[in-house]
Amino acid sequence: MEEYDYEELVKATENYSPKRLVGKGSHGSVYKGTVKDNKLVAIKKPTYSSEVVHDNSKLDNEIRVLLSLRENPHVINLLGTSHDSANNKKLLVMELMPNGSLHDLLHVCTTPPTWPKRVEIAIRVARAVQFLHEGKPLVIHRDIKSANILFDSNWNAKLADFGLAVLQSDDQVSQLPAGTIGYLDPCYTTPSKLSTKNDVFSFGVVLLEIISGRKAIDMCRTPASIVDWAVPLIGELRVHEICDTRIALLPTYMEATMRRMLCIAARCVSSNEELRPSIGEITRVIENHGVVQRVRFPIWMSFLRSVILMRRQRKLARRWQARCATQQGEVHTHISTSGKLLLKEVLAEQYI
Ligand SMILES: Nc1ncnc2c1ncn2[C@@H]1O[C@H](COP(=O)(O)OP(=O)(O)OP(=O)(O)O)[C@@H](O)[C@H]1O
Repeated sequence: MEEYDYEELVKATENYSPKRLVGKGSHGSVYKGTVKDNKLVAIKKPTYSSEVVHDNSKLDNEIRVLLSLRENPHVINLLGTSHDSANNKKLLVMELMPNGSLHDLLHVCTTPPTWPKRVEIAIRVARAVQFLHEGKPLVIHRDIKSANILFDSNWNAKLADFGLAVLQSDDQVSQLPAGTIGYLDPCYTTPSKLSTKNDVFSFGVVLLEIISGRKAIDMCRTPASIVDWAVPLIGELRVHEICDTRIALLPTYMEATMRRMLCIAARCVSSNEELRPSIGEITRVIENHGVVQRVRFPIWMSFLRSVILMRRQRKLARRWQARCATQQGEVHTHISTSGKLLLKEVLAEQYI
């Protein structure tokens, strides 16, 4: 991790120019900056409510938690920090995620993600949370939401914003419940209720959001909460009514995947914490049943397969023909029809 010169970073953002702004949260703004070796990075500047006393607590916490983590492909990478000690101002430097957030992809973009892309995003976020919950030290993120899932230049999703995260070793009594409405676990009402199950609840909300394309809270709909809307529908297995209607109808080969993902999401948002699965179980379910890509064969392979299947079908037909010839005169036509049917069935099984 690098310690950057504060003035150098201010210059890299062209003095926090609006054209360099890539995102704004409730506690800070993130700017795109060019540092040494022409490297593009994201620079996070806290919002200081007072000109005199600068509250760096959320940024300090984010730096502390990110420093305690090993590098992981599903979690935002901390590159460095900077401190203007004369004015007690701090900056955080991290990898730039140039393709925006999952929130924007689902609710702002005009081209919503495809079904396989949605499954891939769900797997990546689940792996990120699993890394936090099963790692040493154990980390509870406390602010899992679509706005904190960002895309790198290859459209790989990564979990960001560790400002509210808590380490297992922290004094948990002093941690007042925190998070974002719509994603916040309703059971998390006192510091003593802090647990990994709080993140599991928020992950469940994100999973429902990914599948339905609905916002966690949408005041224009009844019920406004995605959980209140989706859970009864999942109970009745009305999968197609939950799936995002802005894109092509859910293909048959993905129906089972979506059903399983919705069932696990319903368990994640259960009001009974005991019924919620661990992130390990969630990751296993989504990975094992997530058909990320329909298997496609190259044209030459498809042709070869057709020839082999055709030959096999002819051989089969000849054998039947020989066996039945003595019994029926009209058998030839019948066999060739059933042979074609057989071929179609085999092909259907291989490709669907
Ligand atoms: N590394 C990054 N690369 C590109 N954009 C980023 C990066 N980190 C954050 N952003 C953008 O900046 C926004 C605000 O960042 P962040 O969520 O970390 O701030 P915050 O003040 O902690 O937000 P919150 O309101 O959730 O507390 C994000 O929603 C995202 O759009």
